[in-house]
Amino acid sequence: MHVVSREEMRNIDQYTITHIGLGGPVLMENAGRAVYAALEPECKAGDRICVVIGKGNNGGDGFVIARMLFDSGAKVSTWLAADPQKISGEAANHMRAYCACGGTLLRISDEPETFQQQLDRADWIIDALLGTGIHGAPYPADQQVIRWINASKGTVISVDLPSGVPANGEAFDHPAVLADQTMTLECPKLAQFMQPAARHFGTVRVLPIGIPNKAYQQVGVQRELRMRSDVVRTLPVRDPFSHKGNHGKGLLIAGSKNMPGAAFFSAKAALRSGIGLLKVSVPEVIQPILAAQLPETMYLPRVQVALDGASGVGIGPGLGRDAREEELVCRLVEESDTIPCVIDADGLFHLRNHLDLLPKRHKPAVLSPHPGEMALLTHSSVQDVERDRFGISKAFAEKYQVYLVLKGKATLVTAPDGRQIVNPTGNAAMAKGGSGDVLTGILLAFLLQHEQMMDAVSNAVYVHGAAAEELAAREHSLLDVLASDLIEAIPPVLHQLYDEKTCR
Ligand SMILES: NC(=O)C1=CN([C@@H]2O[C@H](COP(=O)(O)OP(=O)(O)OC[C@H]3O[C@@H](n4cnc5c(N)ncnc54)[C@H](OP(=O)(O)O)[C@@H]3O)[C@@H](O)[C@H]2O)[C@H](O)CC1
Ligand SMILES: [K+]
Repeated sequence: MHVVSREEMRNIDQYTITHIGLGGPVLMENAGRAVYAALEPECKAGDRICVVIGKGNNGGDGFVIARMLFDSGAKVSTWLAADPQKISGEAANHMRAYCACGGTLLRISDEPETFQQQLDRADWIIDALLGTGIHGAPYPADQQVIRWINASKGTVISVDLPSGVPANGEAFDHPAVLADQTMTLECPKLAQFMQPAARHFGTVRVLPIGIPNKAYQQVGVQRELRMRSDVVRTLPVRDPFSHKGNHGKGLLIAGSKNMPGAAFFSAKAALRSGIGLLKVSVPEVIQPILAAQLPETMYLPRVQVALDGASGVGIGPGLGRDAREEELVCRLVEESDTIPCVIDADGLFHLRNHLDLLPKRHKPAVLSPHPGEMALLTHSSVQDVERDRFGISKAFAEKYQVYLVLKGKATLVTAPDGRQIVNPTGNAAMAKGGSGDVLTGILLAFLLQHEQMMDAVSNAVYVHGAAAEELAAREHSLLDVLASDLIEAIPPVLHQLYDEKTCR
């Protein structure tokens, strides 16, 4: 499923209308019908529904929804936030169709008190005020309508976008609808994955409106939401005649005297994610502790680190920020030139002034920063990173020729050629020390077992998030999940995904 910017959505729309010949009224009819079809099973007989309609095409979708509700005999009141004389194009066609079917239109500016009363009494509020077309803050009259909608008690369903939210997710401080549910048309917009916009969406349903794939290809959309079916399709199939050497010989350089746990989490996650052989390089002082906890790995004293036949390397979790490790990190990034190399946490810290090493590699490195580490790598602030997650990731991945995993609520994977994949799994239980170390281990293991690096990285991020969801769905809350729990949730997640793979 594609993820689009405002401009891309407009171009896709235009291509469909002009070159494919599916006219705007058809798309609007499809949009309104899709929302009605999703809403109808949720509504009980006698529920009061208030449709709030703006001047543009988002309002046009609202007319279709209102018409279908009216036709089905629902208790619908349809409120216009604009002068009907100023409604034009396809929206005007659908306004006329609504009226021709016998529907009544009320103007908010004529009867603001009645509008507020009806909003207050409504079980459902359909927000078709503003969509992808607004520029800047909503006009003052629309801001007032938004405040009234937000003060209402009914369930707010936003059409395409919560009104007032900028589609590209730019930071804003004006009023915007706080939806209970957003029925996004055709495909997710960037705003759904950006702060503060994302907080306005409530739960999201994406409703197809019949735009053909050709339109996306022509516009050249390079962003996708990872679907479960993509993961199931691309997970590696294990050859029944394989041996441990076929599933990757990983080397993990992690852990320090004060952070032995990080090495444990990464190593165990790699083992749980299918790696064939794993060597862990830790300072000698912590080796006995780890060896007692994790007898499945081999150990290499930190002073003797050499690739020595490894087919992939992971660098950084709990490494510490001792200046001596800087040289080690740089050396390994250079020496592992032709094999997968994952760099995280303190590995990123040591690499921050040596990023020029990255584009020289034959095999692109995988960097997995959280926004704070990304800010360090780009000499910016966390706010700068969060303001433009998509743009900053793309610029960085292309410049340094890396796979970049920018962690967050919707972790974003960017390939060296600029393709981007948004991850849909995960929850707030992961906001705890050690979670990132677990991801490093899964990444290393998956890179050694997948054919395509983008699949390996995206699947690792997906499984990591799915493990947290699995725990919260069963015996855990969002508060009590530990990194070690995440590791133990990898097996049920993989079990389920492989089950789906064999069932297909
Ligand atoms: N994606 C699809 O394929 C389809 C989407 N549809 C729906 O159409 C909207 C986008 O429609 P658009 O008309 O471009 O935009 P809006 O409905 O969001 O509103 C545009 C009107 O708003 C006015 N405007 C501009 N800035 C502001 C502002 N700051 N505050 C208030 N109003 C503003 C503007 O008029 P002006 O004359 O004042 O500039 C526009 O009239 C999309 O979201 C979908 O819901 C279609 O159904 C077809 C398929
Ligand atoms: K809307």
